[in-house]
Amino acid sequence: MARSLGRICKGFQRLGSLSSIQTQLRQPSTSVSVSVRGTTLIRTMVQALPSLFSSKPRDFSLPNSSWGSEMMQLYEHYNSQCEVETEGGEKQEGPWRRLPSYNRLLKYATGGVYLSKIIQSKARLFTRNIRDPGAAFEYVLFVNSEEQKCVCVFQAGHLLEGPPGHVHGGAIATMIDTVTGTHATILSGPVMTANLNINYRSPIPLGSTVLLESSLDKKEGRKTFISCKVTSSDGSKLHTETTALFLSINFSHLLLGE
Ligand SMILES: CCCCC/C=C\C/C=C\C/C=C\C/C=C\CCCC(=O)SCCNC(=O)CCNC(=O)[C@H](O)C(C)(C)COP(=O)(O)OP(=O)(O)OC[C@H]1O[C@@H](n2cnc3c(N)ncnc32)[C@H](O)[C@@H]1OP(=O)(O)O
Repeated sequence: MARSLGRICKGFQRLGSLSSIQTQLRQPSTSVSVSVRGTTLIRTMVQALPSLFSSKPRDFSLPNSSWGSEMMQLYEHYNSQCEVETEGGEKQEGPWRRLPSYNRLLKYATGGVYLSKIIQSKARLFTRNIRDPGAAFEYVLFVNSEEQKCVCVFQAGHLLEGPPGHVHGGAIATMIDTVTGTHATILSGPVMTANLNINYRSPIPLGSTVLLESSLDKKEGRKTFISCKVTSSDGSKLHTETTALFLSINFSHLLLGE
């Protein structure tokens, strides 16, 4: 058992290295035009993301009937920049990529189906475990590899109440951790949150749509420093400001406690 877990862990570690992801998962039709090496790796990894997953899991980052007009407008705004048309009418990649989102990364990653059966088969991603559409966390992330930025459009449902009529601070922290954690993973491979420093500036009305924008501050060895701000959907009101520190980890530490 321990040996087979170890083998699976090694596979995940290989999966976690950017160069390995680039080699294993690049799709034959992928063309990468960016010349900076680091940017190329990140771009290729994001392009390859959908192929990390098996055929038909539900992708929660796609619109559903609960999404309001603000959520849809912002989704369309970024989604339309994922593919752009040249003057000659040809389609090519744009600056943004939509990240697919599943209720268990482990289960749908290559080889992970075995692991997900051994380790807590009922486990689900915290933000994707409420079935009622619109009741809790509705969100979609987009990544801009050249600018090393992520944005998340987030519609906060009625089950996330904290102060009456407003979103719970823990739910806001959850979304910030999700966005900055995903961003750090894209930039640095497997990481864990070591520090989240959150300043709550103004409350978020329940049911509203807000924008989370995350950017890389710096990388130092195993440390990835990210900043994130949460604003109203038109950017006019600042709700939350955050700095976050992520530390790179070996995936096996998480699974075997080695
Ligand atoms: C597999 C990849 C596939 C690719 C996927 C692609 C796309 C990504 C898609 C999805 C991503 C998935 C999910 C994203 C969603 C959510 C993200 C949630 C993330 C979390 O929700 S995660 C849970 C909460 N998180 C914890 O549960 C951590 C508990 N904790 C620990 O597990 C350890 O604590 C650890 C590992 C953090 C460090 O432990 P360690 O032993 O490795 O390192 P150590 O302590 O030696 O520190 C080394 C240097 O960091 C400095 N340092 C350490 N901690 C610091 C702190 N707090 N503040 C300031 N500096 C700090 C030291 O001072 C030293 O600095 P120096 O080297 O300069 O002396």
